[in-house]
Amino acid sequence: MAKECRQLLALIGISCDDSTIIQGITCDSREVKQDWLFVSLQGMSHNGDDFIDEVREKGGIVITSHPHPDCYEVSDPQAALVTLINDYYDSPSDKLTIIGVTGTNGKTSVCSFLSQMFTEFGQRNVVIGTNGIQLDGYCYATQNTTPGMMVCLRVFLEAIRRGIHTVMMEVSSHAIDEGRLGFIRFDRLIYTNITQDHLDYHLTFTHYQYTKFKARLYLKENGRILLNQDRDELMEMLHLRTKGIITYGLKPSHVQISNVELRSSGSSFDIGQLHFETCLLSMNNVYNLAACIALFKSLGIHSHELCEVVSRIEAPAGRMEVLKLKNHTIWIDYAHTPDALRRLLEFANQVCIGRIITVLGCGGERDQDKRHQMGTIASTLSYRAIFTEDNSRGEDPAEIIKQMSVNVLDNVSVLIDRQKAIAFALSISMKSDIIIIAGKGNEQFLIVKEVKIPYNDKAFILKLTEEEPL
Ligand SMILES: CC(=O)N[C@H]1[C@@H](OP(=O)(O)OP(=O)(O)OC[C@H]2O[C@@H](n3ccc(=O)[nH]c3=O)[C@H](O)[C@@H]2O)O[C@H](CO)[C@@H](O)[C@@H]1O[C@H](C)C(=O)N[C@@H](C)C(=O)N[C@H](CCC(=O)O)C(=O)O
Ligand SMILES: Nc1ncnc2c1ncn2[C@@H]1O[C@H](COP(=O)(O)OP(=O)(O)OP(=O)(O)O)[C@@H](O)[C@H]1O
Repeated sequence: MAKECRQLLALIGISCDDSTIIQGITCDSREVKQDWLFVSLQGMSHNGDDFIDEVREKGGIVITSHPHPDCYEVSDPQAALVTLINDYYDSPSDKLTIIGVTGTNGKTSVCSFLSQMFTEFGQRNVVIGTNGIQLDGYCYATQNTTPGMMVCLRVFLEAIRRGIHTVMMEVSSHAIDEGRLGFIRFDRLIYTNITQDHLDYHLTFTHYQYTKFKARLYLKENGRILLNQDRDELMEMLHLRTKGIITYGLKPSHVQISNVELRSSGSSFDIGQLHFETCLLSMNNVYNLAACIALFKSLGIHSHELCEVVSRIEAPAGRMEVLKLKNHTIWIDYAHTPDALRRLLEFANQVCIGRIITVLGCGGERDQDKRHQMGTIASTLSYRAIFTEDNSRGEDPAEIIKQMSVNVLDNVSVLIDRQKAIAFALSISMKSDIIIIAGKGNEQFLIVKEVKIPYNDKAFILKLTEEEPL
């Protein structure tokens, strides 16, 4: 229904007699067209006010928090934007089942598992996350794990237009902190874990943890939180919110995991009377699957079909991905936090009959405190650790490796060039060994200085060995 400017502005406490029919609403000047409303927001690196002239030249109408000629003024532009979006676009969150997945590790895996499960149950769905936006077989790259509000809005509207009702989205702490969630309201919010990461941004773990907890404020009225009962750091949520929480875990939980068996070729476990078999590896993935099963149960789907559906779930690329070649077993995993790396290597030690050879780097211009921890973990839990580059950005990779090496054993080799490091790992490994290539997962690039050089660990290995996976 056509909406006049004066009707919309009345909703945010501005009275005017402008009867222009508004054609769209945005906080991004690049989207503005004739007769669009532009709400100017202050960001981390840009100020929306810097684009006022551009917006006005395109025929847009500006709302800002500072006095500006020919602009409307509000005290809280972010709140105003949410009100306007919900009115103009008819509360898009209400027309969708939106599942947020947050935590330090496991977001991409859980979203991928849920998406595969919904698809098996015949429900088309959208995934928004680190691997981009996946919608009806198309994948659109995004800059962020949790994109800005306008990108999410356009995705939601497109999903509604196509008759898709389910959205899974990864929720980063940055997005919560910067108010990027805006108008989004979740039906379910899954917390996988909170461990050290992003201290470059949050400075303290407590700030990081409580920022993650703030996502609860974006739940719909009857929304539910699902959390891993075995993670102590998540238990404080039980004090912040007392209703609508569903727990899963080995400890007494609403969705109780038991009889877990972890093998190098897959895992099995029980939940209640149901027995699950999966080709996915490690306890992490048992927890991730339990989160998905808890979610389906919370939506009223309890059936035995869940067992069959779970048995067909595949690992997303680069997340505990097993690459079996004639003479080598390689695990490619996105572990890039101390917790994820420790769990990965402990599991490898549990199931490997040979030696563990680990190739690892740490990202530049990101949480520096992770480096010595990850270096020590890799050295302690591997037969040989090979330290190498990983998205060094503006930093010197040799300096990053030096920081990784402060407390390591004498089983560490350094080969800055990632391809040489992987080639070395292959050259020293035997059939019974597991080579673990950690940190980059399925990334398709290596960031050196400002440049994104096309590169992928798996593609490089297949090219080097001239083999097809078995
Ligand atoms: C420091 C930081 O987090 N920055 C993010 C933030 O940028 P910002 O606040 O500076 O916003 P901005 O894009 O500069 O613009 C401010 C305002 O001006 C408007 N604008 C901007 C440009 C323009 O031409 N016209 C215009 O109107 C914008 O629409 C906005 O309303 O909001 C933008 C989207 O809304 C993000 O793309 C951007 O992410 C940058 C690129 C980034 O690297 N962020 C990282 C730290 C991040 O967010 N990472 C997490 C995941 C981390 C993980 O789990 O590994 C993520 O969710 O990706
Ligand atoms: N439930 C879990 N608990 C702890 N570690 C996990 C869990 N699930 C996955 N991991 C580890 O974390 C790594 C990253 O997994 P995934 O990409 O699913 O997480 P993410 O939260 O999406 O990370 P990012 O936001 O950085 O992309 C995996 O490769 C694995 O090593």
